[in-house]
Amino acid sequence: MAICYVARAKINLCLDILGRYANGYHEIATVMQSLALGDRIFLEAAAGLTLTVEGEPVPEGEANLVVRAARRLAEATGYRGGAVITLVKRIPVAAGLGGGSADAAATLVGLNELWGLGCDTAFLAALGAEIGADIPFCLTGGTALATGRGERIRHLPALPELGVLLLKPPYGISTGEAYRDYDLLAPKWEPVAAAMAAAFDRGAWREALGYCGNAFEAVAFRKHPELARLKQELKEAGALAALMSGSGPTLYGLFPSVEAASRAAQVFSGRDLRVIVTATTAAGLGRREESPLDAG
Ligand SMILES: C[C@@](CO)(OP(=O)(O)O)[C@H](O)COP(=O)(O)OP(=O)(O)OC[C@H]1O[C@@H](n2ccc(N)nc2=O)[C@H](O)[C@@H]1O
Ligand SMILES: Nc1ncnc2c1ncn2[C@@H]1O[C@H](COP(=O)(O)OP(=O)(O)O)[C@@H](O)[C@H]1O
Repeated sequence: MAICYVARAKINLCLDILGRYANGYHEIATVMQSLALGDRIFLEAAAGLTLTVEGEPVPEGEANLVVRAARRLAEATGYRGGAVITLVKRIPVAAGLGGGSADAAATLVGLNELWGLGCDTAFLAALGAEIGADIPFCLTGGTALATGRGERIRHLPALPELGVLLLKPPYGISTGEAYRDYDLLAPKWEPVAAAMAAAFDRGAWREALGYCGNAFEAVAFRKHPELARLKQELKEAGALAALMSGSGPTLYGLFPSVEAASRAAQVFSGRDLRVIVTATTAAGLGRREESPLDAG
């Protein structure tokens, strides 16, 4: 019997780039928010480790973050068994939605349960951070301020459920390349994350959304001017806030309800875009009673 986890996508409600560490990584401050949209990961105990991917095309072998997370967990704990893993990939790839990090986090939590390892979240977060800076956030999800390389997490009072309209252009952006392009362009940036987090702390989420801003937008909008136009169209379609997520290129609009987001989605139909309607959620990594056949 396989166990199933939902690995949720994230958006960045704001993202400051504050500096650069000696190892080349960047110091950031970002408020991350989990979405209902998620991949499904099915795990079953086995002697060796195998991964099958359905849905969005991602590498199936050692390059997959699921396999990297599984190998690292086995190595760190000395566990000798394996697992048969099926990844049902729904989150667009290289989109700024953190799908690979979510899958890695779900793998760590799922295998910890399946293999009966008893590792705590802090241990899994430290392992995860070795693989990707966003993985510690994905272990718990919800609404959180992430600092350092993005691996230091402070949970914030949850954003209420809002409708989310995602617009994903027909190309991806590599995260590493986006940070390199940022260094070359070095746009002027006024940090917003601390103010946004303080507003969340006061329970003033509407005020918090007034601080939406992303340091990567200047870089991405210069390379892809149509992204700036799409952001403007999201605002004209009634979004409470519109922004690019992470290193891009996905743009999102936040709407008062899923119904309002669905209505706004009609404006963007028939174009060379992936249009996805989803919602913000306070739920973190979700354990589901589901078989691979249910996942669609
Ligand atoms: C930009 C953000 C915002 O949430 O997300 P995405 O847009 O990728 O979803 C994150 O910082 C992405 O974190 P993550 O996707 O885990 O990045 P990693 O795998 O750790 O790093 C990929 C590459 O990005 C660069 N990198 C990443 C994080 C960071 N704080 N500084 C960096 O310079 C490094 O060159 C690294 O080799
Ligand atoms: N399980 C996975 N899901 C998505 N991408 C993966 C996965 N494993 C490895 N990758 C690779 O990681 C890169 C970034 O993926 P992703 O996490 O979707 O980006 P982003 O953080 O920008 O949303 C892609 O080039 C992809 O090939």
